Amino acid sequence: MTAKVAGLTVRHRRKTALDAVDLDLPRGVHGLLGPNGAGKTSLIRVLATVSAPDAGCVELLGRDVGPGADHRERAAVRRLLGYLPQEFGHYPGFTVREFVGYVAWLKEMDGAEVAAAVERAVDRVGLGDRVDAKVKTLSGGMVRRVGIAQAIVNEPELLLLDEPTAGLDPEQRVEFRALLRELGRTSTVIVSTHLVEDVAAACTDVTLIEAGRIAYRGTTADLIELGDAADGLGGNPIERGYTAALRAHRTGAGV
Ligand SMILES: Nc1ncnc2c1ncn2[C@@H]1O[C@H](COP(=O)(O)OP(=O)(O)OP(=O)(O)O)[C@@H](O)[C@H]1O
Repeated sequence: MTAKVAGLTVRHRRKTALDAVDLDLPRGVHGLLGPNGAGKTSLIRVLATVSAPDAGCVELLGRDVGPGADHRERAAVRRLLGYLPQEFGHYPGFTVREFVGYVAWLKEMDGAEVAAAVERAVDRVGLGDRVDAKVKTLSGGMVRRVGIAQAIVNEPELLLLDEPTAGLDPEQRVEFRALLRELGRTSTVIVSTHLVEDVAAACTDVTLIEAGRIAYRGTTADLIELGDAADGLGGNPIERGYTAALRAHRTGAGV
């Protein structure tokens, strides 16, 4: 398994954001869904090795990076990771090329490979013609795509994307979902999103989180089937599946 957590608990002061979560995620594109405040960002931040859990085991790409792990293990994993945070900090005065190149440097990529890797990542997000534009001159959706480019510049084995489609227009979202499917063939991609359409179009399976616990796990097709079987709920099949799975979890019925 590429990303595995067991008994993962994260607290923010007295608030328990994740409550003893167990999860095994192999290669593929995994959608993380859940209401606001469910714990999606808390999970992604632990997987990105940005925050340390309060309890539990974390194994990424076969290395133990949980509490008490050797910092060299964490450093080794970070080189193979790509991460787009929800709030993506960038340097407005940098050009796209400079910024993505800077991230490649932070990831300790081989200097001889950086220039080509930057061009490839920027091309893949459809910004090839803006590679020498300053980030501050780009639209919000374009900046988001720069964020995706910096996350994939090292061709990560584990790619973590927190709300990657926020701010993208419909055409860009469609293109981005195709890119996700392509990336999922060779890496483990974990995408947090509020858009069930992202999941329907790009994810092999879905993990639904609510109040720090796993409310549902299944393939995207399973969730759609659940929606097909649900009566009296609005929306399209996957939206209905989402609602049905959440309600079953809340009433303790399970699905
Ligand atoms: N720095 C913090 N300090 C205090 N509470 C926090 C902090 N970060 C998150 N929380 C709380 O932890 C819980 C989980 O938050 P998290 O951001 O992981 O959820 P989320 O599923 O990503 O939410 P959203 O969909 O709104 O982005 C929420 O109740 C949130 O208010």
